[in-house]
Amino acid sequence: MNFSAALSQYYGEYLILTLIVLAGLPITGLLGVILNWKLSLSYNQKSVSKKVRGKHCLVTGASQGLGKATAIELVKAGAHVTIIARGKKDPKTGISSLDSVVKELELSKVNPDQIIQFFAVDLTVYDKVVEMFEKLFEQGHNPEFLFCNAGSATPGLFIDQLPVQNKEKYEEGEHEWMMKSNYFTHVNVIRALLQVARKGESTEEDSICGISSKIAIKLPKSIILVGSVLSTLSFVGFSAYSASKYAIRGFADAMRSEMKPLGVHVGIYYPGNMATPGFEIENETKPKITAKIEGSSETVSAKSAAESLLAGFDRNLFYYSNDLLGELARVSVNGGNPRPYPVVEILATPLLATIFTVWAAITDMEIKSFYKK
Ligand SMILES: NC(=O)C1=CN([C@@H]2O[C@H](COP(=O)(O)OP(=O)(O)OC[C@H]3O[C@@H](n4cnc5c(N)ncnc54)[C@H](OP(=O)(O)O)[C@@H]3O)[C@@H](O)[C@H]2O)C=CC1
Ligand SMILES: CCCCCCCCCCCCCCCC(=O)[C@@H](N)CO
Repeated sequence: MNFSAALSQYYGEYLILTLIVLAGLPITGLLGVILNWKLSLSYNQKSVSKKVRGKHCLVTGASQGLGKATAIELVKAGAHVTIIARGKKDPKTGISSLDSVVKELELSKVNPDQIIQFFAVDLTVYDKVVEMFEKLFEQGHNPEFLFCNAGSATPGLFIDQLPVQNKEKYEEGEHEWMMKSNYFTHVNVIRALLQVARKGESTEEDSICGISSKIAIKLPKSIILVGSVLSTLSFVGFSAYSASKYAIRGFADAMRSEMKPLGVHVGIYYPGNMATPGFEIENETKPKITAKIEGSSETVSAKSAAESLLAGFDRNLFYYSNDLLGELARVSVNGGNPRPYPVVEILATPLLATIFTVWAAITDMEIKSFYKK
Protein backbone atom coordinates (compact mmCIF):
# COMPACT_ATOMS: atom_id res chain seq x y z
CA MET A 1 0.00 0.00 0.00
CA ASN A 2 1.46 3.34 -0.92
CA PHE A 3 1.54 6.42 1.32
CA SER A 4 -1.48 8.25 -0.09
CA ALA A 5 -3.58 5.12 -0.04
CA ALA A 6 -2.64 4.65 3.62
CA LEU A 7 -3.56 8.24 4.41
CA SER A 8 -6.88 8.05 2.63
CA GLN A 9 -7.66 4.85 4.48
CA TYR A 10 -7.24 6.73 7.76
CA TYR A 11 -8.76 10.05 6.84
CA GLY A 12 -10.91 9.13 3.90
CA GLU A 13 -12.32 11.86 1.78
CA TYR A 14 -11.80 14.47 4.51
CA LEU A 15 -8.09 14.62 3.83
CA ILE A 16 -8.61 15.26 0.16
CA LEU A 17 -11.30 17.79 0.94
CA THR A 18 -9.07 19.50 3.50
CA LEU A 19 -6.21 19.68 1.02
CA ILE A 20 -8.46 21.05 -1.68
CA VAL A 21 -9.76 23.76 0.64
CA LEU A 22 -6.29 24.58 2.03
CA ALA A 23 -4.76 24.97 -1.41
CA GLY A 24 -7.91 26.22 -3.08
CA LEU A 25 -8.60 29.19 -0.85
CA PRO A 26 -5.29 30.99 -1.40
CA ILE A 27 -5.40 30.21 -5.12
CA THR A 28 -8.95 31.57 -5.33
CA GLY A 29 -7.76 34.60 -3.38
CA LEU A 30 -4.88 35.19 -5.78
CA LEU A 31 -7.11 34.86 -8.83
CA GLY A 32 -9.55 37.25 -7.18
CA VAL A 33 -6.77 39.77 -6.56
CA ILE A 34 -5.66 39.58 -10.19
CA LEU A 35 -9.22 39.89 -11.51
CA ASN A 36 -10.03 42.87 -9.29
CA TRP A 37 -6.73 44.51 -10.25
CA LYS A 38 -7.54 44.17 -13.97
CA LEU A 39 -11.06 45.51 -13.53
CA SER A 40 -10.20 48.38 -11.22
CA LEU A 41 -7.54 49.80 -13.52
CA SER A 42 -9.53 49.73 -16.73
CA TYR A 43 -9.71 53.33 -17.85
CA ASN A 44 -13.16 54.84 -18.17
CA GLN A 45 -12.69 58.24 -19.75
CA LYS A 46 -16.34 59.18 -19.34
CA SER A 47 -16.24 58.59 -15.62
CA VAL A 48 -12.97 60.52 -15.20
CA SER A 49 -14.43 63.30 -17.30
CA LYS A 50 -17.49 63.48 -15.05
CA LYS A 51 -15.18 63.99 -12.10
CA VAL A 52 -12.74 66.54 -13.54
CA ARG A 53 -14.62 68.44 -16.24
CA GLY A 54 -14.37 72.17 -15.56
CA LYS A 55 -12.26 71.54 -12.44
CA HIS A 56 -8.71 72.68 -11.80
CA CYS A 57 -6.04 69.99 -11.85
CA LEU A 58 -2.39 70.49 -11.02
CA VAL A 59 0.18 68.04 -12.34
CA THR A 60 3.81 68.24 -11.25
CA GLY A 61 6.62 66.95 -13.44
CA ALA A 62 4.44 67.35 -16.49
CA SER A 63 7.01 68.53 -19.05
CA GLN A 64 7.50 64.92 -20.18
CA GLY A 65 6.87 61.28 -19.33
CA LEU A 66 4.08 60.17 -17.01
CA GLY A 67 3.22 63.71 -15.86
CA LYS A 68 2.76 64.98 -19.39
CA ALA A 69 0.72 61.92 -20.40
CA THR A 70 -1.51 62.43 -17.35
CA ALA A 71 -1.94 66.11 -18.18
CA ILE A 72 -2.97 65.20 -21.74
CA GLU A 73 -5.63 62.77 -20.47
CA LEU A 74 -6.94 65.37 -18.02
CA VAL A 75 -7.20 67.96 -20.80
CA LYS A 76 -9.02 65.40 -22.97
CA ALA A 77 -11.38 64.83 -20.05
CA GLY A 78 -12.23 68.53 -20.03
CA ALA A 79 -10.27 69.74 -16.98
CA HIS A 80 -8.39 73.00 -16.49
CA VAL A 81 -4.76 71.96 -16.14
CA THR A 82 -1.75 73.66 -14.60
CA ILE A 83 1.54 71.92 -15.24
CA ILE A 84 4.70 72.33 -13.20
CA ALA A 85 8.31 71.47 -13.93
CA ARG A 86 11.60 73.31 -13.80
CA GLY A 87 11.67 73.53 -17.61
CA LYS A 88 14.55 74.86 -19.63
CA LYS A 89 14.65 78.45 -20.82
CA ASP A 90 15.82 79.17 -24.34
CA PRO A 91 18.87 81.39 -23.70
CA LYS A 92 17.99 83.58 -26.72
CA THR A 93 14.22 83.99 -26.51
CA GLY A 94 13.80 83.36 -22.77
CA ILE A 95 10.86 81.09 -23.64
CA SER A 96 10.44 78.09 -21.36
CA SER A 97 10.30 74.57 -22.80
CA LEU A 98 7.05 74.27 -20.83
CA ASP A 99 5.52 76.77 -23.19
CA SER A 100 5.63 74.27 -26.03
CA VAL A 101 4.16 71.56 -23.79
CA VAL A 102 1.24 73.89 -23.03
CA LYS A 103 0.78 74.44 -26.77
CA GLU A 104 0.72 70.68 -27.24
CA LEU A 105 -1.85 70.27 -24.47
CA GLU A 106 -4.03 72.96 -26.05
CA LEU A 107 -4.50 70.63 -29.02
CA SER A 108 -6.30 68.11 -26.79
CA LYS A 109 -8.87 70.58 -25.46
CA VAL A 110 -12.49 69.49 -25.73
CA ASN A 111 -13.86 72.87 -24.68
CA PRO A 112 -12.49 76.30 -25.71
CA ASP A 113 -12.84 77.61 -22.13
CA GLN A 114 -10.35 75.15 -20.71
CA ILE A 115 -7.46 76.93 -19.00
CA ILE A 116 -4.04 75.40 -19.63
CA GLN A 117 -1.01 77.04 -18.06
CA PHE A 118 2.42 76.29 -16.67
CA PHE A 119 4.61 77.42 -13.82
CA ALA A 120 8.35 76.87 -14.10
CA VAL A 121 9.26 75.95 -10.53
CA ASP A 122 11.95 73.84 -8.92
CA LEU A 123 9.84 71.93 -6.41
CA THR A 124 12.83 71.22 -4.18
CA VAL A 125 12.83 74.94 -3.24
CA TYR A 126 9.99 75.40 -0.75
CA ASP A 127 9.66 79.19 -0.96
CA LYS A 128 9.25 79.02 -4.73
CA VAL A 129 6.46 76.49 -4.33
CA VAL A 130 4.70 78.80 -1.87
CA GLU A 131 4.99 81.69 -4.34
CA MET A 132 3.44 79.52 -7.03
CA PHE A 133 0.43 78.64 -4.87
CA GLU A 134 -0.01 82.30 -3.93
CA LYS A 135 -0.35 83.06 -7.64
CA LEU A 136 -2.71 80.13 -8.21
CA PHE A 137 -4.95 81.12 -5.31
CA GLU A 138 -4.98 84.72 -6.52
CA GLN A 139 -6.13 83.48 -9.93
CA GLY A 140 -8.77 81.38 -8.20
CA HIS A 141 -7.15 78.34 -9.80
CA ASN A 142 -6.22 76.47 -6.66
CA PRO A 143 -6.30 72.78 -7.57
CA GLU A 144 -9.29 70.59 -6.86
CA PHE A 145 -7.24 67.59 -7.91
CA LEU A 146 -3.53 67.39 -7.23
CA PHE A 147 -1.14 64.99 -8.96
CA CYS A 148 2.35 64.91 -7.42
CA ASN A 149 4.45 63.11 -9.97
CA ALA A 150 7.78 64.96 -10.31
CA GLY A 151 10.81 62.87 -9.57
CA SER A 152 13.91 61.22 -10.97
CA ALA A 153 16.04 58.12 -10.47
CA THR A 154 19.78 57.74 -10.06
CA PRO A 155 20.29 54.01 -9.80
CA GLY A 156 23.77 52.79 -8.87
CA LEU A 157 25.67 50.61 -6.46
CA PHE A 158 25.88 52.07 -2.96
CA ILE A 159 29.68 52.05 -3.07
CA ASP A 160 29.55 54.27 -6.17
CA GLN A 161 27.22 56.78 -4.52
CA LEU A 162 29.31 57.91 -1.56
CA PRO A 163 29.14 61.68 -0.97
CA VAL A 164 32.75 62.07 -2.12
CA GLN A 165 31.77 60.89 -5.61
CA ASN A 166 29.94 62.80 -8.32
CA LYS A 167 30.62 66.09 -6.51
CA GLU A 168 30.11 68.07 -9.71
CA LYS A 169 26.59 66.61 -10.16
CA TYR A 170 25.26 66.50 -6.60
CA GLU A 171 26.27 69.15 -4.09
CA GLU A 172 25.61 66.70 -1.27
CA GLY A 173 25.40 62.94 -1.78
CA GLU A 174 23.12 61.06 -4.15
CA HIS A 175 21.04 59.83 -1.23
CA GLU A 176 20.38 63.44 -0.20
CA TRP A 177 19.61 64.32 -3.82
CA MET A 178 17.08 61.49 -4.22
CA MET A 179 15.26 62.59 -1.06
CA LYS A 180 15.04 66.12 -2.43
CA SER A 181 14.08 65.16 -5.95
CA ASN A 182 11.46 62.56 -4.99
CA TYR A 183 10.32 62.95 -1.37
CA PHE A 184 10.54 66.72 -0.95
CA THR A 185 9.07 67.51 -4.38
CA HIS A 186 5.93 65.74 -3.08
CA VAL A 187 5.90 67.08 0.48
CA ASN A 188 6.69 70.67 -0.56
CA VAL A 189 3.69 70.84 -2.87
CA ILE A 190 1.21 69.74 -0.20
CA ARG A 191 2.62 71.81 2.63
CA ALA A 192 2.92 74.93 0.49
CA LEU A 193 -0.68 74.50 -0.62
CA LEU A 194 -1.80 74.20 3.01
CA GLN A 195 0.26 77.19 4.05
CA VAL A 196 -1.31 79.38 1.37
CA ALA A 197 -4.82 77.99 1.98
CA ARG A 198 -4.49 78.79 5.70
CA LYS A 199 -3.25 82.36 5.24
CA GLY A 200 -5.42 84.74 7.22
CA GLU A 201 -7.72 81.98 8.47
CA SER A 202 -7.96 80.95 12.07
CA THR A 203 -7.23 77.30 12.79
CA GLU A 204 -8.97 77.31 16.16
CA GLU A 205 -12.69 77.04 15.77
CA ASP A 206 -14.56 74.15 14.11
CA SER A 207 -11.39 72.31 13.19
CA ILE A 208 -10.79 68.73 12.10
CA CYS A 209 -7.14 67.70 12.38
CA GLY A 210 -6.30 71.39 12.88
CA ILE A 211 -8.06 72.49 9.71
CA SER A 212 -11.18 74.65 9.93
CA SER A 213 -14.02 74.26 7.44
CA LYS A 214 -13.05 77.61 5.86
CA ILE A 215 -9.64 76.19 5.01
CA ALA A 216 -10.94 72.74 4.17
CA ILE A 217 -13.03 74.01 1.25
CA LYS A 218 -9.89 75.37 -0.35
CA LEU A 219 -8.16 71.99 -0.27
CA PRO A 220 -8.07 69.55 -3.17
CA LYS A 221 -10.70 66.79 -3.14
CA SER A 222 -8.05 64.31 -4.06
CA ILE A 223 -4.25 64.11 -3.90
CA ILE A 224 -2.39 61.46 -5.88
CA LEU A 225 1.26 60.81 -5.04
CA VAL A 226 3.55 58.88 -7.36
CA GLY A 227 5.78 56.27 -5.76
CA SER A 228 6.98 53.22 -7.68
CA VAL A 229 6.86 49.43 -7.44
CA LEU A 230 10.17 50.23 -5.72
CA SER A 231 8.17 51.81 -2.85
CA THR A 232 7.08 48.27 -1.94
CA LEU A 233 10.23 46.19 -2.45
CA SER A 234 13.80 46.85 -3.45
CA PHE A 235 17.09 45.29 -4.48
CA VAL A 236 20.68 45.97 -5.55
CA GLY A 237 21.21 49.34 -7.23
CA PHE A 238 18.24 51.22 -5.80
CA SER A 239 19.32 52.18 -2.27
CA ALA A 240 19.00 55.92 -2.88
CA TYR A 241 15.95 55.86 -5.14
CA SER A 242 13.93 53.28 -3.22
CA ALA A 243 14.51 54.94 0.13
CA SER A 244 13.05 58.16 -1.28
CA LYS A 245 10.07 56.29 -2.76
CA TYR A 246 9.47 54.38 0.50
CA ALA A 247 9.54 57.78 2.20
CA ILE A 248 6.65 58.91 0.00
CA ARG A 249 4.78 55.75 1.02
CA GLY A 250 5.24 56.45 4.73
CA PHE A 251 4.14 60.03 4.17
CA ALA A 252 1.10 58.80 2.22
CA ASP A 253 0.03 56.43 5.02
CA ALA A 254 -0.07 59.27 7.54
CA MET A 255 -1.57 61.79 5.11
CA ARG A 256 -4.36 59.41 4.13
CA SER A 257 -5.28 59.05 7.78
CA GLU A 258 -5.04 62.77 8.52
CA MET A 259 -6.90 63.98 5.42
CA LYS A 260 -9.69 61.40 5.40
CA PRO A 261 -11.78 63.08 8.16
CA LEU A 262 -11.64 66.23 6.02
CA GLY A 263 -13.00 64.40 3.00
CA VAL A 264 -9.72 64.73 1.10
CA HIS A 265 -8.75 61.51 -0.66
CA VAL A 266 -5.04 60.65 -0.70
CA GLY A 267 -3.77 57.89 -3.00
CA ILE A 268 -0.34 56.60 -3.92
CA TYR A 269 0.39 55.07 -7.31
CA TYR A 270 3.17 52.51 -7.78
CA PRO A 271 4.02 52.33 -11.48
CA GLY A 272 6.25 49.65 -12.96
CA ASN A 273 8.73 50.54 -15.71
CA MET A 274 7.54 53.15 -18.19
CA ALA A 275 9.16 54.17 -21.45
CA THR A 276 9.83 57.84 -20.64
CA PRO A 277 12.76 60.23 -21.16
CA GLY A 278 13.62 59.78 -17.47
CA PHE A 279 13.74 56.00 -17.85
CA GLU A 280 16.17 56.33 -20.76
CA ILE A 281 18.47 58.53 -18.70
CA GLU A 282 18.47 56.28 -15.64
CA ASN A 283 19.22 53.29 -17.84
CA GLU A 284 22.49 54.91 -18.93
CA THR A 285 23.96 54.42 -15.45
CA LYS A 286 21.91 51.46 -14.22
CA PRO A 287 24.02 48.48 -13.11
CA LYS A 288 23.40 45.47 -15.38
CA ILE A 289 22.20 43.26 -12.54
CA THR A 290 19.72 45.95 -11.48
CA ALA A 291 18.31 46.15 -15.01
CA LYS A 292 18.08 42.36 -15.11
CA ILE A 293 16.01 42.06 -11.92
CA GLU A 294 13.94 45.12 -12.75
CA GLY A 295 13.25 43.53 -16.14
CA SER A 296 10.55 41.32 -14.61
CA SER A 297 8.37 44.43 -14.71
CA GLU A 298 7.00 44.95 -18.20
CA THR A 299 7.83 48.40 -19.65
CA VAL A 300 4.63 50.19 -20.64
CA SER A 301 4.00 53.47 -22.44
CA ALA A 302 3.52 56.69 -20.47
CA LYS A 303 -0.01 56.93 -21.88
CA SER A 304 -0.98 53.49 -20.60
CA ALA A 305 0.56 54.26 -17.19
CA ALA A 306 -1.31 57.59 -17.10
CA GLU A 307 -4.63 55.88 -17.84
CA SER A 308 -4.06 53.46 -14.94
CA LEU A 309 -3.08 56.37 -12.70
CA LEU A 310 -6.36 58.09 -13.54
CA ALA A 311 -8.41 54.90 -13.22
CA GLY A 312 -7.17 54.45 -9.64
CA PHE A 313 -7.75 58.15 -8.96
CA ASP A 314 -11.29 57.83 -10.29
CA ARG A 315 -12.01 54.88 -7.97
CA ASN A 316 -10.33 56.54 -4.96
CA LEU A 317 -7.85 53.69 -4.52
CA PHE A 318 -5.19 54.19 -1.85
CA TYR A 319 -2.21 51.96 -2.77
CA TYR A 320 -2.31 50.85 -6.40
CA SER A 321 -0.03 49.67 -9.18
CA ASN A 322 -0.43 49.29 -12.93
CA ASP A 323 2.08 46.43 -12.87
CA LEU A 324 0.89 42.94 -11.96
CA LEU A 325 3.97 42.14 -9.87
CA GLY A 326 3.63 45.61 -8.37
CA GLU A 327 0.04 44.86 -7.42
CA LEU A 328 1.05 41.57 -5.77
CA ALA A 329 3.75 43.43 -3.86
CA ARG A 330 1.14 46.05 -2.93
CA VAL A 331 -1.14 43.45 -1.41
CA SER A 332 1.84 42.03 0.53
CA VAL A 333 2.86 45.35 2.06
CA ASN A 334 -0.56 46.94 2.54
CA GLY A 335 0.12 47.26 6.28
CA GLY A 336 -2.21 49.31 8.43
CA ASN A 337 -4.10 50.74 5.48
CA PRO A 338 -7.55 49.92 4.16
CA ARG A 339 -7.70 47.24 1.48
CA PRO A 340 -9.83 47.64 -1.65
CA TYR A 341 -10.68 43.90 -1.84
CA PRO A 342 -10.15 42.61 1.71
CA VAL A 343 -11.57 39.10 1.33
CA VAL A 344 -9.52 37.97 -1.66
CA GLU A 345 -6.45 39.85 -0.42
CA ILE A 346 -6.54 38.07 2.94
CA LEU A 347 -7.12 34.71 1.28
CA ALA A 348 -4.20 35.29 -1.11
CA THR A 349 -1.80 36.32 1.64
CA PRO A 350 -0.28 32.89 2.49
CA LEU A 351 0.38 32.26 -1.18
CA LEU A 352 1.88 35.71 -1.71
CA ALA A 353 4.12 35.27 1.34
CA THR A 354 5.33 32.01 -0.21
CA ILE A 355 5.88 33.54 -3.65
CA PHE A 356 7.89 36.47 -2.29
CA THR A 357 9.96 34.21 -0.04
CA VAL A 358 10.94 32.19 -3.10
CA TRP A 359 11.52 35.39 -5.10
CA ALA A 360 13.87 36.73 -2.42
CA ALA A 361 15.89 33.49 -2.34
CA ILE A 362 16.16 33.32 -6.14
CA THR A 363 17.07 37.00 -6.45
CA ASP A 364 19.81 36.71 -3.81
CA MET A 365 21.29 33.75 -5.69
CA GLU A 366 21.02 35.58 -8.99
CA ILE A 367 22.98 38.54 -7.65
CA LYS A 368 25.71 36.36 -6.19
CA SER A 369 26.12 34.33 -9.34
CA PHE A 370 26.11 37.49 -11.49
CA TYR A 371 29.24 38.72 -9.73
CA LYS A 372 30.92 35.30 -9.78
CA LYS A 373 30.91 35.23 -13.58
N1 LIG B 1 9.86 55.68 -15.74
C1 LIG B 1 9.77 54.68 -14.87
O1 LIG B 1 10.15 53.56 -15.18
C2 LIG B 1 9.18 54.91 -13.52
C3 LIG B 1 8.99 56.18 -12.99
N2 LIG B 1 8.40 56.33 -11.76
C4 LIG B 1 8.13 57.65 -11.21
O2 LIG B 1 7.15 58.29 -12.00
C5 LIG B 1 7.36 59.71 -12.01
C6 LIG B 1 7.49 60.18 -13.44
O3 LIG B 1 8.53 59.49 -14.06
P1 LIG B 1 8.98 59.73 -15.56
O4 LIG B 1 7.87 60.29 -16.33
O5 LIG B 1 9.66 58.51 -15.98
O6 LIG B 1 10.10 60.86 -15.34
P2 LIG B 1 10.78 61.90 -16.33
O7 LIG B 1 12.17 62.09 -15.85
O8 LIG B 1 10.59 61.52 -17.75
O9 LIG B 1 9.97 63.25 -16.04
C7 LIG B 1 10.08 63.83 -14.77
C8 LIG B 1 9.34 65.14 -14.72
O10 LIG B 1 9.51 65.73 -13.45
C9 LIG B 1 10.02 67.06 -13.59
N3 LIG B 1 10.85 67.34 -12.43
C10 LIG B 1 11.89 66.62 -11.97
N4 LIG B 1 12.44 67.21 -10.91
C11 LIG B 1 11.73 68.34 -10.68
C12 LIG B 1 11.84 69.38 -9.73
N5 LIG B 1 12.80 69.40 -8.81
N6 LIG B 1 10.93 70.39 -9.78
C13 LIG B 1 9.97 70.40 -10.73
N7 LIG B 1 9.84 69.44 -11.66
C14 LIG B 1 10.71 68.42 -11.64
C15 LIG B 1 10.76 67.02 -14.92
O11 LIG B 1 10.87 68.27 -15.56
P3 LIG B 1 12.13 69.27 -15.40
O12 LIG B 1 13.36 68.44 -15.55
O13 LIG B 1 11.93 70.27 -16.49
O14 LIG B 1 12.01 69.87 -14.06
C16 LIG B 1 9.83 66.14 -15.73
O15 LIG B 1 8.74 66.88 -16.18
C17 LIG B 1 8.61 59.94 -11.16
O16 LIG B 1 8.21 60.24 -9.85
C18 LIG B 1 9.31 58.59 -11.20
O17 LIG B 1 10.13 58.37 -10.09
C19 LIG B 1 7.99 55.25 -11.03
C20 LIG B 1 8.15 53.99 -11.52
C21 LIG B 1 8.76 53.72 -12.79
C1 LIG C 1 6.04 36.49 -8.62
C2 LIG C 1 7.23 37.11 -8.05
C3 LIG C 1 7.05 38.51 -7.71
C4 LIG C 1 8.31 39.25 -7.60
C5 LIG C 1 8.16 40.61 -8.06
C6 LIG C 1 9.41 41.39 -8.07
C7 LIG C 1 9.61 42.12 -9.34
C8 LIG C 1 10.55 43.24 -9.24
C9 LIG C 1 10.34 44.20 -10.35
C10 LIG C 1 10.70 45.58 -9.97
C11 LIG C 1 10.17 46.54 -10.96
C12 LIG C 1 10.51 47.95 -10.65
C13 LIG C 1 9.67 48.88 -11.47
C14 LIG C 1 9.79 50.32 -11.10
C15 LIG C 1 11.04 50.94 -11.62
C16 LIG C 1 11.31 52.34 -11.25
O1 LIG C 1 10.73 52.96 -10.41
C17 LIG C 1 12.49 52.87 -11.94
N1 LIG C 1 12.46 52.63 -13.34
C18 LIG C 1 12.72 54.30 -11.66
O2 LIG C 1 12.18 55.18 -12.58
